[in-house]
Amino acid sequence: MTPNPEAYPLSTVEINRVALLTNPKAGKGGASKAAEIARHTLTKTDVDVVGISGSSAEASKRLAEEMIADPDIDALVVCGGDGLINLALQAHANSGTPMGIIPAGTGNDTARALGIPLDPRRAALTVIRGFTTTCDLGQLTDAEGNQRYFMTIACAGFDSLVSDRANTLVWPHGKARYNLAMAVEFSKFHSIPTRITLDDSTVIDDDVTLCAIGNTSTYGGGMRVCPHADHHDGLFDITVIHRINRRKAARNVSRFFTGEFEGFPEATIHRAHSVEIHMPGINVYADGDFMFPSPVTATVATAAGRIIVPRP
Ligand SMILES: Nc1ncnc2c1ncn2[C@@H]1O[C@H](COP(=O)(O)OP(=O)(O)OP(=O)(O)O)[C@@H](O)[C@H]1O
Repeated sequence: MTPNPEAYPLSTVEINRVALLTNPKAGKGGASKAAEIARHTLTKTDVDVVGISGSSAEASKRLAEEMIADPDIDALVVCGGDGLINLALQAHANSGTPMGIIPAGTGNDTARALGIPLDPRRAALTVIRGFTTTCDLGQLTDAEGNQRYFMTIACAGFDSLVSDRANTLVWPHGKARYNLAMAVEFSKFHSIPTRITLDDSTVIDDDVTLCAIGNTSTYGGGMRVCPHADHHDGLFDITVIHRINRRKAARNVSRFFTGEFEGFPEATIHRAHSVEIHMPGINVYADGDFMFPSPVTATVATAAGRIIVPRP
């Protein structure tokens, strides 16, 4: 969908000085190389680059806050995966400071959603051109009132059990760790008694395998779990996979990757500006990272993001 320019303003900013925040751990260590290519491309066109990298996730978050507060920085450019973008979003949301992205993670679902080139040189050229779009973000609130923004998809259920499991494994690394966690959790595949409340008062009280709240359409490196989600419409697309037989889930796993599960009686898709999930004992993840234990409320933060993207 083409965004309505009044609700989602477009603009071009002059890029003279950027902060380049790199997560050295992203993309199995490949982010440092991507950052070097981006820095070279930026400096070649006389863009002044302030290179920063935290010693931990928390330190990176603080650096992002400092750079966004600095009036001499034209854009905060993040070089890493969706997790690093999520860290930076906490300072970026509603700040008006443009965010550039050099994709260097394993999944890069934010970059895919925004049409940002996955090649670091081309992504840096996009930053130099300074064309920005505003876009929706998701905002999660837990039972204690703690809040976190997200860009792509917040999920609870089978996928968050797989992430919990992957986080307990010290071996293997990368995608293999995730695949092993998936195999372990699949052997214990079950649905969870859940209550989902939408802002139009619809209540879904059912055994649920998975609930994905999409600001954008994919997670896990292109899995189209919320196939029609649009970050320019002020609404989430919420995919609920109700109780499903393990054999049927295994037979159709490729359809969950391609988004071709519509028409399955076990799958329903809803649209809402705000949604509350109660899934007892289950953690909620977003942008690939742990956010909060359930219950959480997710609300669309309309046009709260301002991202540098290729000119359409
Ligand atoms: N120094 C650091 N700076 C930023 N993040 C860090 C740092 N050390 C560890 N992390 C953690 O690494 C997590 C994953 O990083 P990131 O998403 O950038 O890479 P990835 O996991 O390879 O990519 P993807 O999320 O696309 O799979 C972040 O969410 C963050 O919590």
